[in-house]
Amino acid sequence: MASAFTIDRGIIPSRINLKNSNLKSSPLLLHSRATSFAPTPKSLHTHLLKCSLGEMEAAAATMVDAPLLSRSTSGEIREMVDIGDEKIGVLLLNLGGPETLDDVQPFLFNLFADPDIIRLPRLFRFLQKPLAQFISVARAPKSKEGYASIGGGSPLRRITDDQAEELRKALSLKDVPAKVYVGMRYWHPFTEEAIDQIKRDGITKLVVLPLYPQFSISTSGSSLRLLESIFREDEYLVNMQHTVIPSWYQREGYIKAMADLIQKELIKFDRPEKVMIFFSAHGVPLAYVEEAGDPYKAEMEECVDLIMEELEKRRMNNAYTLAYQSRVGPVEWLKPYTDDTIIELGKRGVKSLLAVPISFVSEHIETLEEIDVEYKELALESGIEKWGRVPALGCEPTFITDLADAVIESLPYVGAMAVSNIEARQSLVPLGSVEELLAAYDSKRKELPPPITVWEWGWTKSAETWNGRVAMLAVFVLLVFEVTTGEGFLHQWGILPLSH
Ligand SMILES: C=CC1=C(C)c2cc3[nH]c(cc4nc(cc5[nH]c(cc1n2)c(C)c5CCC(=O)O)C(CCC(=O)O)=C4C)c(C)c3C=C
Ligand SMILES: [Fe+2]
Repeated sequence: MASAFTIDRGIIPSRINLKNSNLKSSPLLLHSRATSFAPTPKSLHTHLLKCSLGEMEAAAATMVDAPLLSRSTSGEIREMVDIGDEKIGVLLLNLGGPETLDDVQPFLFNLFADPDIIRLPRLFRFLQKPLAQFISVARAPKSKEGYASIGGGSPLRRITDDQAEELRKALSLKDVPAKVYVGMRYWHPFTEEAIDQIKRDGITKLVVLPLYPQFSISTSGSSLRLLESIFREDEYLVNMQHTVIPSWYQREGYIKAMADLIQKELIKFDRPEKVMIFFSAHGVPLAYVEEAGDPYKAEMEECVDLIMEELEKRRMNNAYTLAYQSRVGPVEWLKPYTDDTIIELGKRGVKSLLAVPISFVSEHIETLEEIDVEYKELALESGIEKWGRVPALGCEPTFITDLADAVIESLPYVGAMAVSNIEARQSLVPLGSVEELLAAYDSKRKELPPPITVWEWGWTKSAETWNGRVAMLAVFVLLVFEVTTGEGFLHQWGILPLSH
């Protein structure tokens, strides 16, 4: 039977299902120019094109500038990359973090001013920045405490810079000279700064690689949305060839690197086979998944399955579970929550627990403070006796090598805006690249209920006007209620201190 796997037009097909595919070591990458066989997606995961390996090869042969594909003796697909005189750049996208305690409030402002983090109903969009200012000022003292406890700032910039340098070296060892740039979403070096440098360096082919293994609207999606707006307004970037690797949690190298780290920590326990492996992922509000179509939860679950399959191949058949941490705000987030699950496991008599941070590849405040301090304490209080934690991947050589492979495999699919194509000219960025990825979501995307709920009722213009006024009044009344009673959503968010 032909191996069937899913591929989305124009986007490097991160969702090739490894379980059903014999392409585990080298997922075939397709670029936007393969328009001859692919329909325009209405949503990233509901309108996926299914095709067999043979069909993909045939389709690739019809592509403009089709990558040269060949079957090696081992049956793997390999892409032959001819770099020629091209100047290759790799743009690593990441969140960014405050480097000093003074950076915390402005960093939080940038985060909460992002409509992919707090999406207000259209009527209230003008409140985005004032709200971000209010929440960031109010939350800063609590956040500062956290950052103070991990040394006075986030280690993200240093770690991401190291990863960029190691990736550059790994690419160079594989005969792919490339410059690697870091573009952060909420703090320095901002994505705009990286793009300026890319232009100064005269990069002609750019691979965009978000450093989040799994895709979420709130992380990679937000960074890509920003990138799209930068591309749209810039003559140079419009003409620069680029491609995006939207997620890569299913890559064999990444899965093996994670399994290696888990194995290394497991054998530190007296009885490794008795240890519960506890995957703790960063949460997102439930509405992102259920209403906006965020693939984050599905990708996370598949990622955990693949890691466990790899461990089972190594004869480690431990019990495992997945929970979501770092909830912010009063709305429901993905469940089960990490804290509830730890308590539950304690009640069920679990004695040894190995925590595995799974949604991020660097150490950061939520591993160093939330997991190492808060969750460890909770676990010990809940009756768990032995606690371990798997470090984040950082610059693990197998991981970096795999990222380098992902970049190299993507190169044949880097494409420029098709200048003869009216649709492409209108959209100003290459079809099937950053823009297409976002369009895939936006076509389906409803108003996303934000982590902060702001009220909106009614359908008519006048009703909306009145609703707006009533909502303003309601916000005012709620604020008075919060300040006088010490209860409410601002307290739940940790924005105002709890009264007890
Ligand atoms: C995959 C990882 C992440 C997802 C998904 C995510 C969603 C998300 N985050 C917030 C709010 C905050 N996040 C904060 C810090 C932070 N977030 C991530 C990763 C994801 N966030 C990381 C790695 C970090 C730490 C960066 C560092 O400096 O080390 C913060 C600030 C810290 C704090 O005050 O707690 C906030 C706030 C929301 C609302 C959200 C989804 C909508
Ligand atoms: Fe976050």
